[in-house]
Amino acid sequence: MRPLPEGHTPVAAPKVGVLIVNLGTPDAPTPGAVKRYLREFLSDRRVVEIPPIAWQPILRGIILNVRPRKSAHAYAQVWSEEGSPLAAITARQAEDLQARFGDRAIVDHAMRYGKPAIGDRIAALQAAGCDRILIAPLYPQYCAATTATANDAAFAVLAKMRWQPAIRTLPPYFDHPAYIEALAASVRTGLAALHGEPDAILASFHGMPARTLDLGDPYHCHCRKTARLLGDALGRELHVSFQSRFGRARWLEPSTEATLDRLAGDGVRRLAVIAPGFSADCLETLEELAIRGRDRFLAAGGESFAYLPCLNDGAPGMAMLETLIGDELAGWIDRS
Ligand SMILES: C=CC1=C(C)c2cc3[nH]c(cc4nc(cc5[nH]c(cc1n2)c(C)c5CCC(=O)O)C(CCC(=O)O)=C4C)c(C)c3C=C
Ligand SMILES: [Fe+2]
Ligand SMILES: [Fe+2]
Repeated sequence: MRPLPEGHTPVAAPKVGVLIVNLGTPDAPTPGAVKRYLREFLSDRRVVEIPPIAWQPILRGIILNVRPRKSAHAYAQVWSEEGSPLAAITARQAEDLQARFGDRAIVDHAMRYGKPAIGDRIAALQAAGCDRILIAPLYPQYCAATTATANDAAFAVLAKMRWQPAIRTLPPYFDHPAYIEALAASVRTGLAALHGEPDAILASFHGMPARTLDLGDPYHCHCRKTARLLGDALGRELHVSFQSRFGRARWLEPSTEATLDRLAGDGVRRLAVIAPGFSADCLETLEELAIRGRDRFLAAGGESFAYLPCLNDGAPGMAMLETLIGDELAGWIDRS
């Protein structure tokens, strides 16, 4: 290498970190662990937009005394030897990405609520020498209650640093061709494994309070656009619904429960259900859709119900994340 002019010291090559972030999950399928998780999650003002003076008494006085037992029972039904499915799959996604990026980036994972904490993992990336970090919330559809709060948590950590790393955040990818194609490939594989074509496919997205749409959150539009593009790619219309209703406020319509009843009532006998808004299978897909959704559809007159898994750490989804993250690291890493 050509010697540097006098007075200049060589600068170490920049190290790039990638932190994939998902929602978080309890440490154990027990009422105590679920209570700790729900206390943190449901105290987030991005999630419940009621002033704390009104909300905290309801949360602490009612919800945290009733819900943990019920939710722990639900978690117990999907818990695996590796722990919570969401935690296990997110860890595997980070490992797979690390193998794909090799020594061009250090890939880690964190959870918005619980562990591994975003602050701890940013500190670990810095300790490993990363002075450029991509925060990648794995939510295809932007929502203030998910994407924004994950970024907020990262920025809150940075706000306390004297020497910050440079930061980029992964934009939502609800209409990215690589995402739509990965979903289409994974749905085609799922359908091919069934005995015969389903009469209908339902795309169930996590719900949100309806007022967030009026307030300008693009989540609803992002979900509808993903479903339209995926339907185009598959060459068939998808039904769309919103699941996981929480609380008494009006939520996005139509609800998944009502849609399962309606489809069965309209004569759909064989149904396939997908959850394109979840980058990893979790309580909401494995228990709410694959167990309770199935029971509901069959009770309403349906004959067969197939839940097709999320992209998880399968090849189509991981190749898609490699593309999206690689594009976002432009100028930071060598892509040749
Ligand atoms: C994928 C996007 C998600 C949005 C949008 C979202 C909004 C949202 N969620 C709640 C309340 C709960 N969600 C719960 C679980 C849960 N939610 C998401 C994703 C989104 N949530 C995931 C991936 C999970 C599963 C976590 C896991 O451990 O597997 C729960 C906890 C479970 C339960 O007790 O039912 C609650 C509560 C609100 C209020 C909200 C928006 C305002
Ligand atoms: Fe949720
Ligand atoms: Fe749920």
